[in-house]
Amino acid sequence: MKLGLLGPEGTFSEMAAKKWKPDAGLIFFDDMESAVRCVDEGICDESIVPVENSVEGAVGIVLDVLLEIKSPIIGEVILPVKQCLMSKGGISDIKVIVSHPQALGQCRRYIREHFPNAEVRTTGSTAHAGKLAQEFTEMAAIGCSESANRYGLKVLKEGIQDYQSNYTRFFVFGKKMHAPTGNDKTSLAVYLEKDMPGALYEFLGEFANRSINMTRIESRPSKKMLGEYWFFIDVEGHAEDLVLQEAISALKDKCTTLKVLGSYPKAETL
Ligand SMILES: O=C(O)C(=O)C[C@]1(C(=O)O)C=C[C@@H](O)C=C1
Repeated sequence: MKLGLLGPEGTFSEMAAKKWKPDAGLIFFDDMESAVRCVDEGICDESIVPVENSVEGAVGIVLDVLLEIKSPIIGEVILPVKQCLMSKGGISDIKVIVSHPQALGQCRRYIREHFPNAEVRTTGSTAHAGKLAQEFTEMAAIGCSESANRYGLKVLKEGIQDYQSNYTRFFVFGKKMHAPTGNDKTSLAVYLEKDMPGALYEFLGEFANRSINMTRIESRPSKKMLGEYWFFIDVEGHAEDLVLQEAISALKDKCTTLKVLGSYPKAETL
């Protein structure tokens, strides 16, 4: 079983992959987009990518590429994220701090308060930052402690994220829809072209009227014009459940495009 993810070794995505399938053969990609597309492209059987963080919010690139792929979401993994400051040198040597933008965003206040004069640079992943920091004593990386071990860095400080409760949710993509389990979620992408009063209200009413619990709503620009959006909606239930089937067919009349992104078992609650 080949499982695609963001690399190199030592990313939080790797921790999530091990939680999902400890024995899978991991295929590391340099960027998130390739990791999202790898199942569609026949390179991997499954892939796992971060989709939202409890502090920094959505991973925009994943939402955008989701609209273009055929592989359904077959699972979700929720990972507690503890950010570490790591370097070859000591705290007083640090002149440059590197990490993935999501990780830097999770530690914004810590960096400003403790390293107001440091140069902050982004990398493709937290592990990429760790790999880079191997080369320079004055560079510190932010990422997970596993990547410090992997790249021979010292963990100078653990748990530097601004909010101690920091979780990242990952989507798993696979080749075919997951069968209903009785404890599922369904993710939908909806494009409401008509900019008219109450359009979204009416739309969401189809869930409310059927007592379908919505667990998340997110918007992304349509990229066609300012003020037009795709909505990403997660609800409880499986797309094969009768009540959700009814809601989806009612919704199709109310929007321009509706894509069922997948139904999958809910992750364990934390
Ligand atoms: O760079 C990594 O380690 C990743 O797996 C990516 C990622 C993300 O983009 O959200 C995953 C979890 C953390 O929130 C920070 C970074």
